[in-house]
Amino acid sequence: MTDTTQYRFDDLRSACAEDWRAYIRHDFVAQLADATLPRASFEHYLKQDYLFLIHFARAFALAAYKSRTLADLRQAHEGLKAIVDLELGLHVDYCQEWGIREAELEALPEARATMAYTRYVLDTGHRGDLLDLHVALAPCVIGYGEIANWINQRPSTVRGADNPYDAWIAMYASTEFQDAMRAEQEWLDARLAEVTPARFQELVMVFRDATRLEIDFWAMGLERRA
Ligand SMILES: Cc1ncc(CO)c(N)n1
Repeated sequence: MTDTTQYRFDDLRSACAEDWRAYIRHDFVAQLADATLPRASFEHYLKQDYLFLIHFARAFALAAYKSRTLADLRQAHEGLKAIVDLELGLHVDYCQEWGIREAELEALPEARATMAYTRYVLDTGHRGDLLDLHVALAPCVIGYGEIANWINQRPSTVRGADNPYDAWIAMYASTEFQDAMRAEQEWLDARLAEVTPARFQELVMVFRDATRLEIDFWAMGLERRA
């Protein structure tokens, strides 16, 4: 029996094209790019994203635990370090610029959309293997890079000091983030090349669920849902 199907990350994205598009081009993103997003919506999003990032770091710790090879262990370790030492630090500083103090972040009640998304990723990782976990994380890592690129190629995007969200866009358009996005895509391409069609369909479900939970995260921010 020969099965020559070789899947790639692009196949996951195409299998969920409608949900993926709704996530990348969400109203929250378009309004952020046009500088019309209400500040209160952005602040609500920023606060919940602090909680998101803490669980995101835990997901990389779970990836370390799930690793079978030194290469995978190192990769999970690098991811965990990047979030704890870099991204969370930047996030706390950035929140400060928006008048949100660290003490307030620590005392935040978690919105249901934050809970749903982060716990879904962790549960998927516990239930499955390292590939399930990475597929559940792909909408975060790859999606935000793609969102920054989409924002930057829109003619109506407001740039520089006229857009209060300019630093946010710059962060996800940065070489560091774009490199992390490419590395994640390469890792997924290599692993997906080896899966069977039945396994690929399972992974499509995980990718679609995670993408839809990212959509809910934007809606939570936009509508300031608790
Ligand atoms: C909800 C969410 N998804 C993805 C990212 C990118 O790390 C983020 N900061 N927050």
